[in-house]
Amino acid sequence: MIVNVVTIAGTDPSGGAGIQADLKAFSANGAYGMSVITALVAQTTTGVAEVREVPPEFVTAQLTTLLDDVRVDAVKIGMLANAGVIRAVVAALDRYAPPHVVLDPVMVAKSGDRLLAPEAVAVLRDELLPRVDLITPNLPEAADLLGEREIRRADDMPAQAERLAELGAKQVLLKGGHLTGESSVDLLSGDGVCEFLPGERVVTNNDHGTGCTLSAAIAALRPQRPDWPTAVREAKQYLTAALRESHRLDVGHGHGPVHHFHQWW
Ligand SMILES: Nc1ncnc2c1ncn2[C@@H]1O[C@H](COP(=O)(O)OP(=O)(O)OP(=O)(O)O)[C@@H](O)[C@H]1O
Ligand SMILES: Cc1ncc(COP(=O)(O)O)c(N)n1
Repeated sequence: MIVNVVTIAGTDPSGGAGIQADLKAFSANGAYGMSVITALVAQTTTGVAEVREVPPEFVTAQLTTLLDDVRVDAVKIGMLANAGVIRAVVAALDRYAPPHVVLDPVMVAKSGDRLLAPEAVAVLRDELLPRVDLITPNLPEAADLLGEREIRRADDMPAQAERLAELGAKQVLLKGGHLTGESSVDLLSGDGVCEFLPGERVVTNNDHGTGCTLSAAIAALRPQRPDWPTAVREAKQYLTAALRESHRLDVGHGHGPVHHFHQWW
């Protein structure tokens, strides 16, 4: 049976990040994809022009309509925009208790534009984070959640993942894409095990939506694999392959998208 996976996130008309990237990653990783939209974002490879946030009541309406009808095997949460939307998602998680919830705590786009209101960071940390199974912050997001300075060395990642776990996250995937070096290393920590996930650093300008793609691939794979480490390792391999294939695309003038190709799996 094909697994059903839903993304709760914002949009990207250029198809590189957000809902559009998530749905492609779901399909490419063997899942049936569905979506609940939290914000309409006028953005492309060069940046964000405008954001229209969906009213929290309508996020609730999308979630309840969907979850009353469809069996959901995993959830990926991305851009949430504000505290009202976060609380609408928290209420739905409490009511329906879906399995395998992955939170990509999206705060700022690659272009530097804010996608989460600064005052909503505490709500995300205190109310949503303890209710999810895996969080996937990049290094600036991890620092923001902990109220710390951003770390700059892979050696500091295990201790930081430990501090994130203390906030209530069951599994932490700390993404090291913002470090420099030949490898783009991430760290998975949970269930008393801490594992560095090395990955070839692909030289490309097509790196828009890498975090969205990774968390969506993890959500698609988790119900199809025996545990989190297996799903996360495979999703990282998928992302590296999608980055490697991104040179085949000609989309926009800024940070282009990765290529979600179905032959991979
Ligand atoms: N050039 C690259 N080559 C290979 N892997 C990369 C590269 N850049 C980022 N990654 C990987 O992409 C994933 C996302 O990492 P990153 O730390 O950039 O997250 P992010 O900032 O949330 O991404 P984004 O905001 O672009 O969606 C990680 O697995 C990271 O290791
Ligand atoms: C709707 C949405 N969600 C997430 C991102 C982050 O992706 P990136 O950091 O690559 O801009 C984005 N730009 N838009």
